Amino acid sequence: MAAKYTANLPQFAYTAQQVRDNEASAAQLAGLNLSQLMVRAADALFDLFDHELVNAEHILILAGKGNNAGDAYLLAELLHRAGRKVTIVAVFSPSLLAGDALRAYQRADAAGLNVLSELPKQHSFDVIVEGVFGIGFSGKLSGSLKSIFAYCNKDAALRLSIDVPSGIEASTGIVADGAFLADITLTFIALKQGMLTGSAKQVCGKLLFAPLGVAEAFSKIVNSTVSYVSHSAFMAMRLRRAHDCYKNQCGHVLLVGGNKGMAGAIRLASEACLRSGAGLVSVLTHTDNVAMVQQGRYELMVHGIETVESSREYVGALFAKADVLVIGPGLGQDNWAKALFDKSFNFDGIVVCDADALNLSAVSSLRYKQAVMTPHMGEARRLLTKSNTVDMSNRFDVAAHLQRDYDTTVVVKGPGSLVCQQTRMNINRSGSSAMASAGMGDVLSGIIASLIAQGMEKFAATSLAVYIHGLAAERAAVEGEKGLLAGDLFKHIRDLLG
Ligand SMILES: NC(=O)C1=CN([C@@H]2O[C@H](COP(=O)(O)OP(=O)(O)OC[C@H]3O[C@@H](n4cnc5c(N)ncnc54)[C@H](OP(=O)(O)O)[C@@H]3O)[C@@H](O)[C@H]2O)[C@@H](O)CC1
Ligand SMILES: [K+]
Repeated sequence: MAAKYTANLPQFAYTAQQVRDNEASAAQLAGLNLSQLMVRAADALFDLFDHELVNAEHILILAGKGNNAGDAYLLAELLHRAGRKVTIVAVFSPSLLAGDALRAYQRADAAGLNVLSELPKQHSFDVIVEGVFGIGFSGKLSGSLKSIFAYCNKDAALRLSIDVPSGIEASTGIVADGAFLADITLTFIALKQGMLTGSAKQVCGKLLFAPLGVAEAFSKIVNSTVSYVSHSAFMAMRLRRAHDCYKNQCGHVLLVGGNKGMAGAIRLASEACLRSGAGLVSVLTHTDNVAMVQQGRYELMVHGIETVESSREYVGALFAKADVLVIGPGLGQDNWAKALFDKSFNFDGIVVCDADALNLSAVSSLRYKQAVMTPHMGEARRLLTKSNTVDMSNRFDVAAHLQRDYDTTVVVKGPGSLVCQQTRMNINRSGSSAMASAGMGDVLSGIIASLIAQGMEKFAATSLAVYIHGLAAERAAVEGEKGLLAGDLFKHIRDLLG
């Protein structure tokens, strides 16, 4: 029989509030009620044990005080009846339970399960199931919960979270200190946006999805503002190139950067442009770097300038030929850099603003007409110094504020994930390795520019870029390249673009 859960995640994600507000109507539309949903949630969890945790003999279940605990108590009963050894610990008094959760506790009690109020002293567990908090969690964890979770996090047992690992705020992705670190999270009905990004993604471990028979109804009645780029969506979006196409039809990217002693970043970004399909790639760099950037990549058209003042017309002519401008990799912030940065506002097309161009933007009143900004969280913080109300641990908010303040498409980079604001995308197939190495960001800005130059819409360009980047990192990780170098991504880009 088909499993009641899947590793194929849906393409849309929601806030906890959207789930809370609409699950009853979605259930009704699907001919179910909320009590039945809880039974289905427990069934899906049990199914996971039946399929993938067959050998788990002794199972510890932690239960909280809301409906997440209801799922946990129902699962405990199912496992117990199936002959597994279950130890269940109520980390909050069962007297706090109400409604379906209370009824679930009563069923577990009636089935003969002894509900403990603290962790047993002597034990060895194969699996620890955490049903303490789900979408209802916000704020901090108490000291006692932190010590329970710390204990679990050190245990050799496999850790399974119900719906959302306790400590993650499902809408924002903010992770409370001392959170339960899941190996597997089985989430229900709809993806919650916070679980797909930043540190929260790591805390969730392997994310599985159980629709409970209402996911379709839910997605029909609730509009998502966050999409998650799946493999099939990517394949449908990727570029198709005609057999008889010519380099002039495939976009011309100009990259500006590479100050004295900083040739690497601009070289990585420009090579990424070539490898992701731009027909023509020009580089404007410091005179000292021309040979270094050109070496081994003869397709690049590399131009060196000593100062902008002495090369004003030359720079203007390069700008006039390009479809897309990338500014920032290795740019620096000295006078050479500032003059090029100021000049970039004359460019008549989309600007991909990265690295030091972001730092210069943070202290400039100039604004691009059309741009994609690709900050990591440090750069984002500098860009947002005037908006001091932004919670920097909420990556969605950071991206949304940047988009509003700078009127650009924003791709927030960082270990674990990429969030793209304008279309509110959350893209990460790659785990924490995605943006963890030097040079990754340069590759990303090159890919984005290249795809825009080839005529992709902004949405497609950015989603493809971050997807390729993430997938390439994932592949490299699978292939066992522990210290992933940005250059390692190159060999994957061409395959993906086919
Ligand atoms: N509804 C349905 O049909 C279905 C729901 N399902 C399941 O229900 C889950 C949602 O249930 P839920 O809404 O009861 O929230 P849940 O996360 O269990 O706990 C909330 C409790 O935690 C408390 N609390 C919060 N933060 C805290 C903190 N920092 N420190 C201490 N306490 C804190 C909070 O207290 P309060 O904020 O109210 O004071 C409240 O008492 C969902 O994730 C899924 O697993 C499935 O069965 C499918 C069908
Ligand atoms: K949980």
